[in-house]
Amino acid sequence: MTKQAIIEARNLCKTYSTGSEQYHAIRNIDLEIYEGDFTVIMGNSGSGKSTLLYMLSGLDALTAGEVTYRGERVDGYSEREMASFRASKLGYIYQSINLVPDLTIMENIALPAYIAGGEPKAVRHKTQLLMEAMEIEGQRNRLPSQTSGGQQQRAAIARALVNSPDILFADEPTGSLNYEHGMAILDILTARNRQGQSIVMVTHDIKAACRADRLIYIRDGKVGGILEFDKYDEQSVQQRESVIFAYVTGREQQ
Ligand SMILES: Nc1ncnc2c1ncn2[C@@H]1O[C@H](COP(=O)(O)OP(=O)(O)OP(=O)(O)O)[C@@H](O)[C@H]1O
Repeated sequence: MTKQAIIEARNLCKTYSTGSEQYHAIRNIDLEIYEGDFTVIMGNSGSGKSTLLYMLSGLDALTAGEVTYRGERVDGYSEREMASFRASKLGYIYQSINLVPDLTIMENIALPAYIAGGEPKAVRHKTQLLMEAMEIEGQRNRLPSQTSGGQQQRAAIARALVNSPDILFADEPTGSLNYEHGMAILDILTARNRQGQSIVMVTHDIKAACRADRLIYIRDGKVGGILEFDKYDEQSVQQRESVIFAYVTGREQQ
């Protein structure tokens, strides 16, 4: 079956200017993100992973290049158009969980749906289903500070899913969690992906990268290589881990 590209990036460039110095963080990247894929972006610290994710997801302006979303150019959107595009089509999970401290877990999850103009009854229903799916129903009336890191990250995933995004972007979503909570989050993301959710995740962790169907390796602001896996190939985690490890090590030595 031919995969459909949701996002196409052409000649992406990002240059940061600090005083008189310029730093070319992303250099002429061309790539596609495919519908239904669990895409992972890997690379060394400072290679440009987060910058690329932010450019693909409309959170950061391009210095040059084009981004099309289902064939429509979005890089020229005004701030207002971009905000509405992001709210209706994209979901975000960050390393720092960023829940609103004064709102309960339930209110945090529902917030983007209300901002998008959701009807209260429908929002309550969607929020309820997501809390059940993320197994945080019991935490609904607690403030984030009264819950564990893993529960907070599950609430953040529920919040990212509340508007049924076409693509879920995740920047090191397990970075602030212990091993057990991190694996639980990856299991949730994998399960969602199996149900059809497209995911783009930045990670430096090979265990997390094992969840990828498609691994985009970034080196010095360029695509250093792409590795593809069959989602339904029951290759053991250790096997996949050693394939990725060998690939990444090989790319760094080239
Ligand atoms: N606002 C900024 N101003 C100047 N330079 C920046 C800025 N943001 C990022 N950079 C630089 O751009 C490069 C890419 O940064 P980026 O955060 O995308 O890397 P990364 O691969 O995600 O790194 P890490 O794995 O350490 O999070 C780095 O060298 C970084 O120092």
